[in-house]
Amino acid sequence: MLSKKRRRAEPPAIHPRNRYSEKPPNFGLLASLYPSFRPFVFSSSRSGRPTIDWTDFNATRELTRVLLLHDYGVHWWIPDGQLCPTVPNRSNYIHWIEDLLSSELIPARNDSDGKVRGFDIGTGANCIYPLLGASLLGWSFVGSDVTDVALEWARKNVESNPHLSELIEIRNANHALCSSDKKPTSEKFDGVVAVEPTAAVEEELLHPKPKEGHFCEPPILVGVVKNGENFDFCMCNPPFFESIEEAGLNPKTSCGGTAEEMVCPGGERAFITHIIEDSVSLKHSFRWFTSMVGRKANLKFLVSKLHKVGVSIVKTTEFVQGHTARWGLAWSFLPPSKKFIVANIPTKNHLSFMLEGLQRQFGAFQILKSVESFFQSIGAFCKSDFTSFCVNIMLSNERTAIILKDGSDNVGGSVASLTSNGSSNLQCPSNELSFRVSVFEQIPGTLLVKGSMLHKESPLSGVFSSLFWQLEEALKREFLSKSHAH
Ligand SMILES: C[S@@+](CC[C@H](N)C(=O)[O-])C[C@H]1O[C@@H](n2cnc3c(N)ncnc32)[C@H](O)[C@@H]1O
Repeated sequence: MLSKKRRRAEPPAIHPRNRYSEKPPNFGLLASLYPSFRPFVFSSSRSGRPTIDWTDFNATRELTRVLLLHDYGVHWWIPDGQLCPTVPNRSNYIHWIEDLLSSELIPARNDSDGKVRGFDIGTGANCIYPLLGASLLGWSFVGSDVTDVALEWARKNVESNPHLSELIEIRNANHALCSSDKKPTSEKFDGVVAVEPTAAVEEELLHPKPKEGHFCEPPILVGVVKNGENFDFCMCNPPFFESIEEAGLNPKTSCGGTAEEMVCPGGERAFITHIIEDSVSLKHSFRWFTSMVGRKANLKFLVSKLHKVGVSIVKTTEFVQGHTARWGLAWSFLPPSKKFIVANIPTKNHLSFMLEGLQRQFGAFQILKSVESFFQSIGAFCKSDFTSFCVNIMLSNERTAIILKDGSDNVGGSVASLTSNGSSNLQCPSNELSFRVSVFEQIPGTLLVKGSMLHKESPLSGVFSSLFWQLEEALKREFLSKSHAH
């Protein structure tokens, strides 16, 4: 019998391209370089290393200021009490989006010139995501918000960085409309685009009538995104909580955060549901829609909501956020690339994904059977072990060569195929491809599927990654749509 929690999933790691992944910030060095930071730094009584008082808002704000200046060349400030971002944590979300875009799962926009354009929903006074994305990667952004203080300080933060100001536009979401069928006219002033309400909708703006069960007001994307605008992605660190009491205060840190920033009616579940509903109307305007999610139960709810509205792909990840768990949720309505080039697939020896929201009748046994038939259908030899819930998969040289060369293995009708672009890095390797797929029941309705290459140094890890991704898509299509059809 499979135990309910066989093994813990591997803890998430800081993103490998995060500037601080190998070397955390050196407080001693920063204190010596920045006199304004010096008063906040002292030696930890436990480790003896320089540290700060994480419960002191002034200290965390000054740390963010010097990190942004020292490591990103960004001038930054926020007024007392506003949400103070932790730079290493916020960078992980940016790098995850970078991975989504570079995976080319969803093809690039035709009108992009190779330039990436993002939309940061609720950019806050700190405007952290546009500042990081623009300074690190040269991305351009629209950052939206609804409070006067956020709009004023986000603009100030952009203006303090003339080298980035061309790339970032701050937009007032209150000036947009709630309903998708009313098209706003727009006007640009002071570098800020505001949408001018027509007389007919003025009444609705002043006295909005929320639709039942819908977090309608203020608008989030529909009405804020202008006609004809296209973006590579949207991102959002939503107001997570339903009340300021629920938001509470983490006694170990002081990152500030006002009720306007942390709280909205219905909490993050309602806020992200609103983004999902808007995404249905704007499905062709974004390659990827993404949001941060603060609660596992909400992630599960939102993933099932996404399958119901007919997205073409859903991706999730877990972020390292100190002691707090946070997840990333991404989806798209666009058809994933038909030609998925092996050379572009990140090569990894261990991969995993979660199947969440499964009906109770679909357990590890059924999933393992499906894994087996998925790989058998592409001519792999499979040896299943139903006591340890794993299947060993072996693809012969010949079979792997066919997959690499002709690209005809559009497995299980999956949207991605392994098509050679004729480049020299796709020669047929001499090794067989062998890997193991294991299924672990986490809690009822949630399974972890893990894949591991059996030969660590194999040149075929790109093929393995692509096949594993196709397996994920096929299982989600098969089991999650069945679950939601009931
Ligand atoms: C948790 S804060 C995130 C701030 C910043 N992005 C960060 O990561 O630190 C959420 C932000 O969403 C803003 N907000 C709330 N409703 C909004 C809406 N309908 N459209 C745009 N922003 C909104 C709040 O004012 C707040 O600044």
